Amino acid sequence: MGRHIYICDDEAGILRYLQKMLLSQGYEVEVFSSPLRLLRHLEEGAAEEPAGLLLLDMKMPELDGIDTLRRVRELRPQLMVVMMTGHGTIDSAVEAMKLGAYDYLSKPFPQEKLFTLVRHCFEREQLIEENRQLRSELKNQVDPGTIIAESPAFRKVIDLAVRVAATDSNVLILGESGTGKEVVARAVHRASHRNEQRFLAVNCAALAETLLESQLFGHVRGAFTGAGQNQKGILEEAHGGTLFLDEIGDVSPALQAKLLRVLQEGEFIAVGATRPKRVNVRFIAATNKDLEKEVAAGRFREDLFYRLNVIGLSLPPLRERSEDIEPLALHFLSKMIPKTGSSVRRIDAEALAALRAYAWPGNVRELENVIERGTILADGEVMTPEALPLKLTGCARPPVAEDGPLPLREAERRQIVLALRETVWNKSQAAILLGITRKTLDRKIKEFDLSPAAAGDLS
Ligand SMILES: Nc1ncnc2c1ncn2[C@@H]1O[C@H](COP(=O)(O)OP(=O)(O)OP(=O)(O)O)[C@@H](O)[C@H]1O
Repeated sequence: MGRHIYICDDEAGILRYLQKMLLSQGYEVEVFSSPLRLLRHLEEGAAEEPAGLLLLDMKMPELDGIDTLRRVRELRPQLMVVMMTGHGTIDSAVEAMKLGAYDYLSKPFPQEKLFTLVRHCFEREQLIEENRQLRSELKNQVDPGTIIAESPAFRKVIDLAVRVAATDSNVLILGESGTGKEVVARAVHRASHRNEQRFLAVNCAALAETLLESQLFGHVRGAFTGAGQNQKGILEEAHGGTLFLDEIGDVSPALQAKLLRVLQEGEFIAVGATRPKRVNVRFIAATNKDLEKEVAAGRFREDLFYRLNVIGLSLPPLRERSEDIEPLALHFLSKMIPKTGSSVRRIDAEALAALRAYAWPGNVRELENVIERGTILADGEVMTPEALPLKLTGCARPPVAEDGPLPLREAERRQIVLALRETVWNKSQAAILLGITRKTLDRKIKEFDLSPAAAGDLS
């Protein structure tokens, strides 16, 4: 923080005195006996000079303190100004304050008063600066509700989610692990009339059956060992809002029956209680299981399935919406920067190509983890393929199944053909898959006499 003080006064004695006082306190001091020289200095000075503080005399023969102040405010609006009024006219002090002076000192002033005022000025400047930094940090933070949906496939899902939000019907979200089911559930809640109320989420697979029941429905005192007092369940907490039941496919048959009652009647019974309670909750359930198959196999109640599946949303896996990969990666990068304090600012073209070429079995969550790891491992401002896991940059695809070992040269030829076929002859991407440079790949293509027409030929 700048501790720079300009003093402008036509009386040489005062200038010397103030300079000595303030230097003794560790401030950097510059003195001007003429306001015109001060203005010239400010005019010529670089804008990046420390803002600091100006102690400005009110009465000077060359230019009046008020006129000097006006010019100073134009030249350096961030410079704090304290007026020194020798002749005690309160009117001009008030006028100076209106023009933006921070305070004034009536001459003669005791040394302590000067020190206190100067200290306050710098403390205030520091607070303003801290505030400014906080605001800009907040601005840079990514809104946690941001949903990236560039691909037509995912956009369709989001459009539908927003449209169904208004209906208040229960929603069932299907999709592989990490595809964004909770993100979509939150989007439905935000777009619904319940958005002023709570959105609560329960992972039904994370808890043992009895614990899940008591978490959902609550319990009364003495319901089981350790139940020292009545405890409200999540269902009651979510009253008026939305309850997201993640991994619904893992709920036991007994609990399925109890959930069905809530969905049908809006009623539930806390563990150990006798009288039912009523709630008004919208349910959004999600699973990565094939729930229809679970119904057919008798593991999931058909009536509960239909109650939940009033509206079904099916989230495509990330490998089927490659247009989302790059924007998601950049989104996660900007989210990670404040979190990890990383200096990475961009992802280079080669690393982006590797991200696009990968199959993402763990979907968006895996991509998020890869970017977080990358921001920690990357050196400098650019994330290169070296900061990505080997499975992305090495030969990621499984080798062709064979009965016995192949001669090495033939195995090499086949892997190259496989990579070229998989990437539809995008040589840069194929080189990434193979973990070799583009130049080496060109050489190998010549060597093996490969051409797009033969790319499908693995024999
Ligand atoms: N379209 C998206 N835009 C921005 N972030 C996303 C998007 N999809 C997923 N994410 C982020 O990816 C991570 C995984 O998403 P989410 O938890 O919603 O997946 P899920 O399908 O519910 O996973 P699981 O099946 O394991 O419960 C979260 O951190 C989420 O914020």
